[in-house]
Amino acid sequence: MVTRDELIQKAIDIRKRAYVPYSEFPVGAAVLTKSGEVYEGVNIENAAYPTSCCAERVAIFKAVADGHYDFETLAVTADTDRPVPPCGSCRQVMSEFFDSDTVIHTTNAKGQIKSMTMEELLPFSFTPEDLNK
Ligand SMILES: O=c1ccn([C@H]2C[C@H](O)[C@@H](CO)O2)c(=O)[nH]1
Ligand SMILES: [Zn+2]
Repeated sequence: MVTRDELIQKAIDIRKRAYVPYSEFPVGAAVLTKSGEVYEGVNIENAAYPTSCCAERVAIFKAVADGHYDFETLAVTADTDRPVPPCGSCRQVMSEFFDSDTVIHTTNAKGQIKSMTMEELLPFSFTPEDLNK
């Protein structure tokens, strides 16, 4: 199982692959599955701007497409003044797959790390349980 710092380093390393011709704001993410695999993601933008996808969701969607639905933790990094806050869409996608006590590590190029639980990141979120299936 990779350590927190190894996962953060994978997010830092993958960030160079971001496809960001419009924002020029590269983001890297790495998610660790409960079975120990790491999936990395970068933000991928599009000339039709809203079609773009954040690094966190790319990492999670790659893992899900490979059959992983349970996650230990996620790390995300960008060159921001504070540890980069995941956007609302990514928080909602995380809440679908992460337990409320799953810890997410947000970081930046200065080496600052802010770790918080899924519940802290998106309190009172709409979850699959709310569908009463
Ligand atoms: O946590 C974040 C915040 C932003 N972005 C992307 C979306 C867009 O491509 C660019 C600027 O918002 O950064 C991410 O990938 N993750
Ligand atoms: Zn996002």
